[in-house]
Amino acid sequence: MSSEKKKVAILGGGNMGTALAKGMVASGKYIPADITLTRRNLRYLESMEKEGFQVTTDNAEAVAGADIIILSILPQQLDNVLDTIAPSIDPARHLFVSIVTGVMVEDIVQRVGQEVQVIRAMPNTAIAIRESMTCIAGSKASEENRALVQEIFEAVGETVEIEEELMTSATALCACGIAFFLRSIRAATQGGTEIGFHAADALRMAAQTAKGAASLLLYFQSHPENEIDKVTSPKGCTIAGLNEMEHHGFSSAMIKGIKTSSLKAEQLYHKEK
Ligand SMILES: NC(=O)C1=CN([C@@H]2O[C@H](COP(=O)(O)OP(=O)(O)OC[C@H]3O[C@@H](n4cnc5c(N)ncnc54)[C@H](O)[C@@H]3O)[C@@H](O)[C@H]2O)C=CC1
Ligand SMILES: O=C(O)[C@@H]1CCC=N1
Repeated sequence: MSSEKKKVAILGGGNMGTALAKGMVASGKYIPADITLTRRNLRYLESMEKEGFQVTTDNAEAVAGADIIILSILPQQLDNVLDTIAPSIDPARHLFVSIVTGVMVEDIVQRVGQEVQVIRAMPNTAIAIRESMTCIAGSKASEENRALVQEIFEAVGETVEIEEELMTSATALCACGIAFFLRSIRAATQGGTEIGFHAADALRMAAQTAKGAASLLLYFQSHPENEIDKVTSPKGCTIAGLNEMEHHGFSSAMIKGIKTSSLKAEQLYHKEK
């Protein structure tokens, strides 16, 4: 059965849970009535309810009424939620998808039962506009279930299957990465304002330029340096600016930041215990 025909419960209707639900419906493949969102305070899900999504505070009830359960709570909230829903789990029916950072498939099955199928997915906030880069890992799950999960995340962006051991690296590069690229756009905006543009204009100009740069790589499937070579005229202003940035550690700062995020992602659940 295709994932479109399945009932979905998203446990944790926060930033990612609500963005995923909206992105799924925006794809035209899913309807709000088939998606249940849970949250401890339903006041924050009122607008989702108005859009036709099912909402409840009762995680066990949401699980009982669903085929696919998407775990979208914070790592420190996971154990409590798993313990609450454990009695309602039917391993023959339920497929679990966890987007919880730093939590292994093995951590979940140890808590709810080895026979439960669990697949990890690491999307980013661009699921809201169906432009996520979602990394998926779950080699122990059946081919059918892996296809179901791929179908969901392909409705909200691009997907790639990776080994689970690379999941924290994927978190740093692709999920945290949204913030890293946004900060670099903000920095460009600040530079643009200093050299003469109103902040709002500078932001629009910088954001469209960043979008163009990323699109060049995806469209031509080329390497950044190939595209950079086309911008840097001999003795020109681009290479002067670029080298100045590198003298101040531009690439090094990004690399070190990504490594630090990856290490932190690994500790988010296990260090809490
Ligand atoms: N924000 C991001 O860019 C990304 C986050 N993630 C992961 O996704 C998960 C969710 O992240 P966010 O949505 O950003 O966090 P969030 O804090 O916005 O959402 C978590 C939601 O779970 C709710 N919640 C807490 N306990 C609950 C319970 N017992 N029952 C039902 N709901 C409960 C909270 O009220 C909150 O609304 C985290 O594990 C995070 O590491 C993964 C990829 C990207
Ligand atoms: O900052 C965090 O911990 C979460 C996980 C990936 C993006 N945001």
